[in-house]
Amino acid sequence: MNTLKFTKMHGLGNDFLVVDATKEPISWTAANIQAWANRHTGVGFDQLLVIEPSSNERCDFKYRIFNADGSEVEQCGNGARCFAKYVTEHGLTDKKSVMVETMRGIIVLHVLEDGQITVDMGKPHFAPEEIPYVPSSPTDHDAMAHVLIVGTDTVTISCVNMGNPHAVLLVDDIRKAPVSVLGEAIESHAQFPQKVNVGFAEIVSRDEINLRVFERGVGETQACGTGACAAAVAGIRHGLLNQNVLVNLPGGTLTIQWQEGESVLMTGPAAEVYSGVLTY
Ligand SMILES: N[C@@H](CCC[C@H](N)C(=O)O)C(=O)O
Repeated sequence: MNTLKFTKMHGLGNDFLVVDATKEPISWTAANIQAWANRHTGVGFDQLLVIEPSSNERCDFKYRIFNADGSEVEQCGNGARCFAKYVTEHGLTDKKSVMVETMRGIIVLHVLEDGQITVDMGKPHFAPEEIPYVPSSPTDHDAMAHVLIVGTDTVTISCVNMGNPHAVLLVDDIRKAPVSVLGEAIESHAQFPQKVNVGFAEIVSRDEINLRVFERGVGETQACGTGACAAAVAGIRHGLLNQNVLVNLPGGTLTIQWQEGESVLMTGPAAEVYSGVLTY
């Protein structure tokens, strides 16, 4: 019988099982993750976050992320803020700015005086092969307006890679957006060979959007940090938003800052809920 010490955390309701594997490696299977993530028979969470030592001398830690379905993924923005809170409050570092290795490059986490955390999420990428996205035709080359046939519907999507893949749809009213049906159909669409996170964004003003995200490997979540970055970047590229954007998600609000050619900065809270031990 194995035991696993964990801490339950969340960023605006996007919830996590955080595991410290800095002292000794921990092993599990995808089936273990699915069982722990189950909201009726397990702890319940959207992602498992694992803190490991980094072999990159520039980095303080390595950050690994697993979706509730057991798949390992490249990036998680809300998780990055929880990661920063965990390593600074559990004595793993005394730094207030932490460099972290992820599957897709390095991100930098800054713990602010008021307890909020700003994450330098790196630069967004747009080329189809960087998403990855398979264009519908030779003329389907505008990253902000890819044309995708989904069943009997044709939808226009903006594709942004924030370390992980995102498709963003602009909608008039997120309350009426078909997030679960269309989100699921686009998530597993054959033109996204590694699947995709799907955001439904409503422009409120040049400084504010409302957003719901159907996350790859999870379903709709209360908040998605990389989804907020992708939607803000798409809105800015469309010329609809200024460089500082409030992103209202079902679980709360994030601030996203971006200008063309630069890294995306995401600021928001992180919360610890409780700690426990799992046996498996
Ligand atoms: N909740 C996240 C994103 C987690 C990973 C995502 N589901 C994927 O598969 O890429 C966030 O806050 O960014």
